[in-house]
Amino acid sequence: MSDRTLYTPSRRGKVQAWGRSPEEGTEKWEREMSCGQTASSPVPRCSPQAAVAREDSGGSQRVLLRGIFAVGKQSCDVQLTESRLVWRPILPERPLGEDLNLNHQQKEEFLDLKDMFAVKMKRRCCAGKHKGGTLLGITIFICLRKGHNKLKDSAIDLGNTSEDHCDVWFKKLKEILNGFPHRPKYLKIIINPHSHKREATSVYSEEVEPLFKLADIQTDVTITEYEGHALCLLKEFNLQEFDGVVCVGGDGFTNEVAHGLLLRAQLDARGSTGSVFNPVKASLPLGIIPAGSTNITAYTLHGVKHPVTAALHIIMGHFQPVDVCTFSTNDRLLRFGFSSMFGFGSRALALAEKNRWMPSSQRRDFAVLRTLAKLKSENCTLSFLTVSSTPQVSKPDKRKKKNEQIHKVDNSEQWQSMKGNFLNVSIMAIPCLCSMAPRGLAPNTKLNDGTMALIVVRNTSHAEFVKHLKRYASFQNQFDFSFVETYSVQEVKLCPSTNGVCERDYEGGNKDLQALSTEAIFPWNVDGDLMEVASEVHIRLHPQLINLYGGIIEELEESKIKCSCL
Ligand SMILES: Nc1ncnc2c1ncn2[C@@H]1O[C@H](COP(=O)(O)OP(=O)(O)OP(=O)(O)O)[C@@H](O)[C@H]1O
Repeated sequence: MSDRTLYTPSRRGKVQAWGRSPEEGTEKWEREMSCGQTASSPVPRCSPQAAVAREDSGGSQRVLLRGIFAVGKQSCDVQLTESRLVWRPILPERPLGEDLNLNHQQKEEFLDLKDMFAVKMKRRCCAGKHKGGTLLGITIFICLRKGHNKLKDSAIDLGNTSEDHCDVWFKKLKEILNGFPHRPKYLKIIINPHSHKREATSVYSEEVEPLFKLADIQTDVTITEYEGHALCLLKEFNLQEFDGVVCVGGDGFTNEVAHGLLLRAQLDARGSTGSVFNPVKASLPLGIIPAGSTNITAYTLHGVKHPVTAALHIIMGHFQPVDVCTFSTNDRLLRFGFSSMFGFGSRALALAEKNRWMPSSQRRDFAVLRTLAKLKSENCTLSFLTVSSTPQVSKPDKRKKKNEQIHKVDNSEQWQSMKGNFLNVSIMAIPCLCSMAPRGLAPNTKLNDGTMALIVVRNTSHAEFVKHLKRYASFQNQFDFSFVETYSVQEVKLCPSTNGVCERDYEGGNKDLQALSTEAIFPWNVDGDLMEVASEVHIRLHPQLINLYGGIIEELEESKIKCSCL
């Protein structure tokens, strides 16, 4: 309809748009009202009998309620249909001969009810009283897009001082709100108070909790006391009464919570965590509030590191199934995770962990620079099951050594293997977006496309490797190097060699085998968390194993943040 416009708070100055903290906003709003500063202009009254369901003459939408409210400074004819709230200013009748076109300038505005996440009765705050106060109308809280993947909360006031009238509207709006499927009512919140600069607790209490309260979401909050606390909790806690779990922290903590949820699902389904198996899906969706020094999983889900956006996705019940990997060794499950790196990425993490006393950003830069300075390749054997049998090699590498050639192994046609020296091997089930890699560390996979990206960086010069790393921040193809190969895979087995011997290949005596497993422990970077394993690691993809709160994100622009240390 040409004369209808979607409500946006920026276009309508008065219609209240709240600031950072809605809770703070409520208090302020009540205080302002008690001083009589923002009272709506003439507040019309309307009897509840006027509120009847009837067919909208202008469209097919059934009108559920119709009444008069003050919106901004104008009295408006407001209609509630099954999917929208529509309002049009009521204009005084003009004497004949006056410009009739003026009427057309008063456009109808609307908001989609699917964007609404809370409704409250608005009352004038009385000094000393916490409850009650003169009724001013109804406030509807909505979730709006705020450019580049960000969401923000906003509010619209419908002014009317009739208790009966507002009560009818309030109940109907509440009924509509309660009818949205997937919106959580009760959440288990787990906070890592040590994330980044120890701000996870304040991020939750200042930016997230007020929104959950506004949306009438009940919460049960645990602030972890030690590493592994979240895992213990998730293994034993009665999760049945919850609609979802929310973790507040960085990537390492997200991994611990996702792992805990998935482990719990296996325990519930079969009484053990099992070995290599077909895992069952996590029973509850997981929300991730970014508050860590690295927030790649949250960034990949939301396209931005913004706790309010993450909270609003949870409130609105936006979630999607996401692929997960299992990491196992000798048929024993090590953990669940979304992404992993072996080589440069894991060595840098291991060095950063050794220097935990440093502030987190310095620690990361220091570790990257030191690992680059001592750049070293890993000799290992890689076997992988490709999705299509054709490898997506970026360019044929004429310098490839004989023992690095791809050749088919095992009985299956699709299993391939390569042996050689690799600077880094990434195995990622999700694209792993971050501010420094806006297209992702693995743009060749999606959140739930049933494939993992295997990115193999062969041995090359220091300068060429840095060039490859720098490409992640740009829109140039970071894989367009002769020493980089990418594959879409479903399984990977990576066996590091010690003195050229891979444990899997070893057929010697026990003594040497013992030496092999005790002396050489290899670091893995699993979702930013350090995992140390001596033997072959088997990584399998499990499509859509967990639901994560988050929306469909827009493509990001080229990174403006360059890595400070490269
Ligand atoms: N109360 C706690 N005390 C110490 N460590 C904890 C606690 N709760 C969780 N952890 C662990 O802290 C690790 C890092 O947490 P998280 O990922 O939230 O922070 P980060 O700032 O992104 O990471 P990092 O400190 O590694 O840079 C996780 O492995 C998590 O298991």
